[in-house]
Amino acid sequence: MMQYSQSTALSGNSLSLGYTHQKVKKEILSELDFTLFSGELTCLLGPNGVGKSTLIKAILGQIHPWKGSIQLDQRSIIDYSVEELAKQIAVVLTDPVFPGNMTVGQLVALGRTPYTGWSGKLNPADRDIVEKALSDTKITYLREERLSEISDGQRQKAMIARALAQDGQVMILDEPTAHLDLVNRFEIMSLLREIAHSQQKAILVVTHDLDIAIETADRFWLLNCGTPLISGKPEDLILSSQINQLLPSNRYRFSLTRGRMEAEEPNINFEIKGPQELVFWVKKALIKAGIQNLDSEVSVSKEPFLIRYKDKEFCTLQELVIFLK
Ligand SMILES: Nc1ncnc2c1ncn2[C@@H]1O[C@H](COP(=O)(O)OP(=O)(O)OP(=O)(O)O)[C@@H](O)[C@H]1O
Repeated sequence: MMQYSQSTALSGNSLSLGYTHQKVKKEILSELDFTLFSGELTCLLGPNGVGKSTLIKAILGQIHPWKGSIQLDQRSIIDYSVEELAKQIAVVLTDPVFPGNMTVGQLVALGRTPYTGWSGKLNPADRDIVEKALSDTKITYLREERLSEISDGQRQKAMIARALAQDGQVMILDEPTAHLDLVNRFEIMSLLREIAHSQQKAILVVTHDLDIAIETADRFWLLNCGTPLISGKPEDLILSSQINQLLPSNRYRFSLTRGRMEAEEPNINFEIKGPQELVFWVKKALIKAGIQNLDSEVSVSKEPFLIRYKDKEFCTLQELVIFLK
């Protein structure tokens, strides 16, 4: 089989991580192997409490592995000083705390702190990098705006611009789309992929947003309790059914045709006739209403939208469901 090579930004080998409280050790992740590639947007997905933030803390050098190591440029993360690491890895956390009266420009300039020290004095090269970060995230127009006076989506772009100004090869974001609407979630993730591709950065995003991640990520890392980390192209993981690792219960499954998680269908004893896309929604509404048995066929037509059951006609599914219940 043909082998393709990609440039490794960061890797973990036989990594075990955990916490110790009052001499009691609690292992969270064990024997993890992974590679984060440059030029890719990687999404880390897994159920609540599986250890995603714990893994991020280890990558940021905030907790030390119990076993194994994380390598950045062939050097263990724990051998880097805080300043050295800040030049290599930029991080955007879920709920960043910055004063609301700080302007977007000032926030992005903070990304240069690892180079300027806390004096924050920017030289012309630093200023160019800040400008480029603003322009790459398409928020130059917000430079003078205060953080308290912009939207959540704009603030998240400003946080990404700050991370970009840090100019490291790796960017890590913990749920960057958590508070955003659908359009902004899509926009932020698309922006991150664009940056990964155009600047050859390795970008790792922790997210629970499977739909958007499928649309935008180059690679998934799937983390589940007690199993090795699964890494691969989202489409490969979907086609091989490994994506179902995200669903510990067999009440849900990933629909290959619709590209999303769905509740496992109960046994139904009715037939619906009509255009496929309409039949899909009629069936969904009936199942959700707990209707599994009907003694006659339902037919549905479009233009005008009409549902027929026995000798009755209904203009909405609401009317049909009320009649059947
Ligand atoms: N500082 C800590 N001390 C002890 N245990 C901790 C600590 N931080 C996290 N844990 C435990 O480690 C486990 C994994 O937590 P972690 O926050 O890494 O999960 P997660 O996958 O990021 O979850 P979520 O999706 O809910 O953010 C949990 O059982 C949690 O209680």
